[in-house]
Amino acid sequence: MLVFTSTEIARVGRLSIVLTGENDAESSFMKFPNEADCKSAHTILKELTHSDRKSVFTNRTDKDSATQYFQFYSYLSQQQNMMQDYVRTNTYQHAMLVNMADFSGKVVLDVGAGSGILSFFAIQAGAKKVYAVEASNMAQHCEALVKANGLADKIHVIAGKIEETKLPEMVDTIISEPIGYMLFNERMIETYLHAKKFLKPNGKMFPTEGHLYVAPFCDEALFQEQSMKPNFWCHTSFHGVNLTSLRESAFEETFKQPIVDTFHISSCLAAANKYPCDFLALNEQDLYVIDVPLMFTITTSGYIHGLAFWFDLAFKGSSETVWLSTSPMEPLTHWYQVRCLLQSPVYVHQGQNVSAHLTMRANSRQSYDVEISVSHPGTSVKSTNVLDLKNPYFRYGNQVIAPSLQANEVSPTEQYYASNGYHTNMVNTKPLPAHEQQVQNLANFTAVSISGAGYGCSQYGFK
Ligand SMILES: C[S@@+](CC[C@H](N)C(=O)[O-])C[C@H]1O[C@@H](n2cnc3c(N)ncnc32)[C@H](O)[C@@H]1O
Repeated sequence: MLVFTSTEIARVGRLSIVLTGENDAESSFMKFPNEADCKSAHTILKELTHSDRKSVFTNRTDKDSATQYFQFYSYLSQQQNMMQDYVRTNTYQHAMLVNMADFSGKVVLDVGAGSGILSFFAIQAGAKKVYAVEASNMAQHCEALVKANGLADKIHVIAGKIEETKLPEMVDTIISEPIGYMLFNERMIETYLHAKKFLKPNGKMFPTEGHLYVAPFCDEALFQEQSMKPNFWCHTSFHGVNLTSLRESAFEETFKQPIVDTFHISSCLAAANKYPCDFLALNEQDLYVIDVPLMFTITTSGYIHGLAFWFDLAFKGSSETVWLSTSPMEPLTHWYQVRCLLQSPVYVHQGQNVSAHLTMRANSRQSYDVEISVSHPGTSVKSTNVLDLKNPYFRYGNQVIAPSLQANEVSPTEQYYASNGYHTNMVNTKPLPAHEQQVQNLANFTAVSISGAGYGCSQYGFK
């Protein structure tokens, strides 16, 4: 005989189910005349309780954050911003087209399809069918685009969140672009990992891995700029009002902001550490707390003002591995790079080993609280900071290009890449020295932005 727990009964409390039982303890259970009735009631109850239950996404996300997030992605202009990041879009397309074996005749799931651009690429690579799941109102535009391109029989647009969607079949390959600043902002990688419940055994994921890079950097100008900003609150008579009591809070607020811009690799005082994430192996819960112990061997003496971050994505197909890099040595993408300042700089000497730590704690605002620390070598002194990745400072466009490396000088990070046999195959052609390339990229950006079609970052801190 099947029994119901009092929790299940409570969930369907709005139905007037008559409970039998002489006393309170017995009243926790329903009794049925026969097993068939009992089973069908059980099925109905299960469905009711499931429809009442909140999804993984809803449970982990503040309601206002989700509303704002999906509104942001419902604008064609925002989809356009991402589509016009040539490095991003071209690398995704290339990764699929050179790995046709993973698409030809296959069933594909596009997680967070947006405009549907990746679904179109999957069809170009030979996919038999694509389920394009999109939670924002962009799903309507995606459907219209699919129809206008005569692909309604192959691309099935499903409006809804992956966490709340049912698919009629399991899929061979999952594609997605779930990446935010510092790789993890937006917490959409969790959605991507959640989608593995639809993936057949030995199925493919594009991208397959994400590698977060961390390096200590020296940038006196940036540190001074941020330190000076709150000085506005030192006014003792601003229109007759004394603002000084808020100076400390303003200082704290400024230093809580990760800085999104680009910088020259020569400002890094040591080779970067790599934190690899294998999307085939990880579960969404693994990203609730990301804990990364770090160790740097200092290659250039100077002050560490903070930690710099960038990431690479690997598309490990059956035929080729394709890399998408957001390194400061590669052409700029709309993810730029991110730097987190320490509250006080730490002086280090060439050859010293410096330990540091990064802890990213997921929050309900689809972002992370970022804790960093760098230990002062030879003492017990630590410099630390806690930053709010949801509220970054978009500084690109303001930056001063660092002096170039001397002729034949190899930067620490270039040494790291070389010693690890690292190659990016889409963006690794270097016709210009790195510093000139950087200048050129910035020039391109400005030109595109002026035309109104450039990459933008919203005030909300999404893409
Ligand atoms: C970074 S955009 C990528 C859009 C498109 N795939 C592309 O590459 O241009 C991420 C998209 O995923 C959608 N999204 C985010 N979380 C989602 C979820 N839980 N379920 C379904 N779609 C989601 C967003 O609305 C957004 O359109």
